[in-house]
Amino acid sequence: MEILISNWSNVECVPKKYIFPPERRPGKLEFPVCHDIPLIDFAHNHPDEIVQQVIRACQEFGIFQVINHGVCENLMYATMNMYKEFFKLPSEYKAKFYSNDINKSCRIYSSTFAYDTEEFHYWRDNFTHRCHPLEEYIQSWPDKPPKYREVVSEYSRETRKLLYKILDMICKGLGLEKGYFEGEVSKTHLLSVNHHIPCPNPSLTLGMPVHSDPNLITLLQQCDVPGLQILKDGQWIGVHHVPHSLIVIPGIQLKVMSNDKFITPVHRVVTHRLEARTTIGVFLGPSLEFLIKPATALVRTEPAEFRAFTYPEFFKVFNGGANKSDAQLTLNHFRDKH
Ligand SMILES: O=C(O)CCC(=O)C(=O)O
Ligand SMILES: [Fe+2]
Repeated sequence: MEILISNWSNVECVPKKYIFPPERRPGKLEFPVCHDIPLIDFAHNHPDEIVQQVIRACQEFGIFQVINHGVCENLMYATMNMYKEFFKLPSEYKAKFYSNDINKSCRIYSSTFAYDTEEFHYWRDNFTHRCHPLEEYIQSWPDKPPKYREVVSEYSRETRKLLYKILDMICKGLGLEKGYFEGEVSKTHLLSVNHHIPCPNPSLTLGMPVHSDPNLITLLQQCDVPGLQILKDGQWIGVHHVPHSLIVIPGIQLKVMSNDKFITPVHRVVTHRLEARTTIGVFLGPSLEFLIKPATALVRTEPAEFRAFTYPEFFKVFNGGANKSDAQLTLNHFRDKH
């Protein structure tokens, strides 16, 4: 069978390989939608108040949405359309980018990078590429749909600017020097797009594994088809879509650098019976050499909750057998036992 689900047509039932065992299925289709997820307006509040709202959200919810964030609505719309069109391109064109090698700077794959060995497949295609420095990577990007490189480079620049603005708010709120999260700690800049075709029975399968983001910080643009859920107080709840908003998710490394003050939310994606769903994620993460540890300014006055480690060291534990991408289990491994 075709690996990429975006090449499938007339899907009438969920193929066996996509049917999860009962205990891992989403089961019921109606999930409570949470309207308590902090919604922060970046334009109509005092800057100090916005910083407080961001810090509170990172500490209490670990996920928040921003509006009036400065990324132009037309650009968001154009980029989303670009990706909807990209996934509709002929299979021969997309095949040029197919790879399960995570070191490849531009690639499309389906389910997870472990497609060949995994027991069950997730109902998604993913297209990921590196974005910074732009001159280094732009040639590896697709040249279709027309204007792809033009639109997506503008989008990467604008969303990157916003992420650094948020990181500087976090610096201010935590009492770290401005620019603390610039350089090696956020050197890896990826754009990662999920695409799910309509699924005949969403109760049987998942669009993305249960996970916490392993990077520093994530920005997510949703479309109007729901699917993202976070685990809150032991319950899965749907994240409602606010038009023109962007979602911010603190990654595991930000939790470590905040010396365990922040929450990195556990989340997953469920599929939709009638409509295709596309989301655009922008991920900043450390370089392979950077030593990740609680911020120096924080551990002058309080004990460090984690020992220092590199990103490759982290992934060895995170992807290791029993941990199954579980942030808590992985972090226990690096936790300093005072
Ligand atoms: O597609 C979504 O809504 C979530 C994506 C996500 O969690 C991720 O790419 O890490
Ligand atoms: Fe995620």
